[in-house]
Amino acid sequence: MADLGGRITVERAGPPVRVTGVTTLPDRRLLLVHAHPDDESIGTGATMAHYAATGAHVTLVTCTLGEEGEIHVPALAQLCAAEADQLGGYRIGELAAACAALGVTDHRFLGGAGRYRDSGMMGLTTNEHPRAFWQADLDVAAGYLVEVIREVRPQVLVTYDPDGFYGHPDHIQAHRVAMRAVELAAAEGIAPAKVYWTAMPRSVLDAGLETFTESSDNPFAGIESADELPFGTPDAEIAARIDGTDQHAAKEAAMRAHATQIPANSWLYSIAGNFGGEFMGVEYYTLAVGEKGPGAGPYGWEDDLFAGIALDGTHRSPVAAAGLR
Ligand SMILES: CC(=O)N[C@H]1[C@@H](O[C@@H]2[C@H](O)[C@H](O)[C@@H](O)[C@H](O)[C@H]2O)O[C@H](CO)[C@@H](O)[C@@H]1O
Ligand SMILES: [Zn+2]
Repeated sequence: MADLGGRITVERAGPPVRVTGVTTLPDRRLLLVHAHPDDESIGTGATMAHYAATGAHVTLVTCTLGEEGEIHVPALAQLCAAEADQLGGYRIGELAAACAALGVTDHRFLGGAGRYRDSGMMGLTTNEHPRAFWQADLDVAAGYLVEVIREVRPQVLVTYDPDGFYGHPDHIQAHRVAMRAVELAAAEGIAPAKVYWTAMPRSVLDAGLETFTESSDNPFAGIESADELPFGTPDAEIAARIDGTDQHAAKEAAMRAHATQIPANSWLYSIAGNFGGEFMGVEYYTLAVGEKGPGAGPYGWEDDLFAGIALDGTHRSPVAAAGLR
């Protein structure tokens, strides 16, 4: 690496990237890997807003543009994949608005915007699209993520469990790509110290089901037990409970930015209205890699994803010339 008066040329595998400077990143750096625009807000919005608001550097990598999504805004219905096929581009704007609501300024698409296409729900023919994320070469896709890890040097990475939380192919692939990238980064000695998977404790699901049975728009109608849901983790296997209740309004604003995906009258908002911060503002994780830090309660749940990590100070990160990321 040559420092030519602030302009640095970084040589590494592949074409050299012209770096125009160096930026200094805070001592806490969190990287989240999500499949579609909307997952970041629905699953980890309060966590992202909490860490952004408390001075950590939050980097979001989204693997697809969400081209195959539904459209809950009638005026935009013709953007769908079967007609104008412009939903992916439109969701870039929704995602930018959601990141602004969360206070997150570092967002990238894996391999660049449009590199990988939304695969659609499991078993659909869209899974076979040549650019479908479900068809991605694991090492190529993981290589894009390692580039972000090299630049940002996150101590904590968040993604989904092996089932992608609820079985969507892009979520399963995001898990596989993220975990492969952690392996490749470890070979370079730059792997995150801790890797968490998003989770929902069984006790929270049980409490939610009980509440829903009394509400008119029960989204879980006919479901008697949390065991019937395609997600849920025994409380004893949860490692962290992140309380971002002070950020629940930011999370709701970010979700509302994804208007094509989350209807304005969604049950998510009605339960938030009933429960406020506790529902919208608390998010849970299992720990897949690394040592659990100090915690509390019957299962020793951490209240900080950086718990137990010896922070190594700020990180001087090469800034790629515009458009080279
Ligand atoms: C939260 C999430 O992962 N959303 C994905 C998901 O959306 C589902 C899909 O539209 C399905 O047809 C609906 O019945 C379901 O309610 C939605 O959650 O899959 C989409 C297509 O891959 C994706 O664009 C969306 O972000
Ligand atoms: Zn998703």
